[in-house]
Amino acid sequence: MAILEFERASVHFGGVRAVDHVSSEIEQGKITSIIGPNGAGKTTLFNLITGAYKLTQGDIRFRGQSVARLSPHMVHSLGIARTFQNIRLFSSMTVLENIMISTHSKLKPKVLGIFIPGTFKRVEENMKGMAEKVLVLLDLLPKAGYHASALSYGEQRRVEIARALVSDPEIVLLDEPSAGMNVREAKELIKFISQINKDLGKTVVVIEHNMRVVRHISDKIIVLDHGCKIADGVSEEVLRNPKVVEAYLGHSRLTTYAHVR
Ligand SMILES: Nc1ncnc2c1ncn2[C@@H]1O[C@H](COP(=O)(O)OP(=O)(O)OP(=O)(O)O)[C@@H](O)[C@H]1O
Repeated sequence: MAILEFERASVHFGGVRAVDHVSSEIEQGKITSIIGPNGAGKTTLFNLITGAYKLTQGDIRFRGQSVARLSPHMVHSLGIARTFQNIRLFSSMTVLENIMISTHSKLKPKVLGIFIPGTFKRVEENMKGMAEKVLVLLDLLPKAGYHASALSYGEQRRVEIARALVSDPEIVLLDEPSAGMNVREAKELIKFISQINKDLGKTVVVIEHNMRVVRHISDKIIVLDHGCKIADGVSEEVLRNPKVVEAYLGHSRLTTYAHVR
């Protein structure tokens, strides 16, 4: 079942068609990778899903409801969380504090909740339970009290993922989670993403340049080039698609992409 649908989703910045009539679906409970050369429109698509950018045309629906006019805060409260390409941790705060900061909005008691005894405490307990679960799953529990600045790059990326997960979203959007990781860290990432999907039951959408990661994790791949969708479908079939190979070979990061073949 499709949990997220794009219908001719488009956003133009002046003459730049950053995302251009993209139609596709994200299946609930699956891992979908969004790939494409630099500037293809991948992060812009995440920005459209999460309300950071507004569509010029088309629609994006979550569980059948348009999210096109919602603020990032509202999209997040519906159950869509994300990480960013650039690490955005508070370096002088601990891992646990960095993770719990994203629960702040959920901890604000809702208007009626104020009148129900124990509501606030119950929500807080659930959040703490979820924080512990994700710290264990992402192998961060021993580092919970460390300052973010004391962690390796790979660990910092995992803290970002943990922060996205702690609000217990239905969908988690990961923007280049393997960027800057060494081979060992990228291998571990494959395991962590699979666990997020299987053990926590999350629908995962990943923007990724590392084809080893893409091959291992993806149930489906969507390929963008110059803002347009040029292919989507199951992993190997998409990576063998001549249009996809051509799109990568036409770009300068050839060495990174050569193994797409
Ligand atoms: N706010 C904006 N204003 C103007 N142009 C933008 C804006 N956001 C994105 N773009 C342009 O849209 C295009 C797609 O950018 P985007 O960051 O989505 O690409 P990408 O596929 O994520 O690339 P990369 O793999 O390098 O991160 C680029 O030409 C970019 O310069």
